Amino acid sequence: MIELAGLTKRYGEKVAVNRLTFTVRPGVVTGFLGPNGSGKSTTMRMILGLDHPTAGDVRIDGKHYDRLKDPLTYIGALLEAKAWHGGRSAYHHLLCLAQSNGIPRQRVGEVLETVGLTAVARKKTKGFSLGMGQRLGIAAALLGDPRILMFDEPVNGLDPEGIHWIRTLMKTLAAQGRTVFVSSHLMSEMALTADHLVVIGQGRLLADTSMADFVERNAGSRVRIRTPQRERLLDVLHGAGLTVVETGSGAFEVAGSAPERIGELAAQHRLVLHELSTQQPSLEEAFMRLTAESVEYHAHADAAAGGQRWGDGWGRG
Ligand SMILES: Nc1ncnc2c1ncn2[C@@H]1O[C@H](COP(=O)(O)OP(=O)(O)OP(=O)(O)O)[C@@H](O)[C@H]1O
Repeated sequence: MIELAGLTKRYGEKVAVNRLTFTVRPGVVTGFLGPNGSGKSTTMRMILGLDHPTAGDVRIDGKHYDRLKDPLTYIGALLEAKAWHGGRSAYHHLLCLAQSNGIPRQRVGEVLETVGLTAVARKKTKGFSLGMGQRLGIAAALLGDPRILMFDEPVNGLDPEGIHWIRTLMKTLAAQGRTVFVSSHLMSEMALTADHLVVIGQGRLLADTSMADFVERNAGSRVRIRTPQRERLLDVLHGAGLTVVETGSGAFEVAGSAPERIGELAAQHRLVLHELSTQQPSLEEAFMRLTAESVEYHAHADAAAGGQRWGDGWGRG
């Protein structure tokens, strides 16, 4: 379990993380979302004791990171790709980490097998592809067999096979009862991987809820309709006080009404329907709606302060 209480980080005037309070629980994959610069990496660095909070507190299974004996056996993390010595082999890189963390040598072979790097274990890592590098970073995170795992943008730059592999791994780790905390900008991928979401904007907590609840609350489902009697059905729907949105290709959508009600209204007026389907909103839509406000505020505040706007500074030496 990871517990944050009022966690705050300032860099001069800039408040990168602003009184964050939430708990990352075991047994599920928790996604960590936020627009660029919202404070995700800073938060993760504070969890690992790499940055010191200006205020507040963060605990790993009840303890501060720097109080953990052999921390890799409590929490494993992937923060940045290729953060290792390129002249070493994958095997030696992991062996050094194991030896300095009181981890038995046999774990090196085990984690290399888990991440599929056994065949290249003795090769120098500087020749590794991005995907192999991510696998090695994940092997290091798994080395101490920790109960808590944290991954910052683990699928960045990976091919579909690599992305699928990481997704499966995270779900497996959570199913084993571990705590899995992962950030990503790839909404479609996050929608497939995470059960729970923590969303931040400008360093502040915007949501801490299940994936299903987050999407429903922030986007809401809609009903898609196609009919050859378009004008008459529009009159009926407007007459019933429903808001209709055109979606192109002759279809339209209604929010805030069950398909049953629309079907019954059409039947009462003897109107033909060619389609009546519930549209599940995407995580991306929900995320964009929730964070748009904080991004807009940011843009306005910058403009008001005479700060940098889109395109400023382009072409200057
Ligand atoms: N060492 C630092 N010194 C000054 N400002 C910093 C420092 N590290 C981060 N910041 C600022 O703090 C804010 C949060 O940055 P952070 O990297 O944590 O965001 P993020 O959510 O991880 O962004 P991204 O999605 O782009 O990776 C940003 O405005 C960033 O410029």
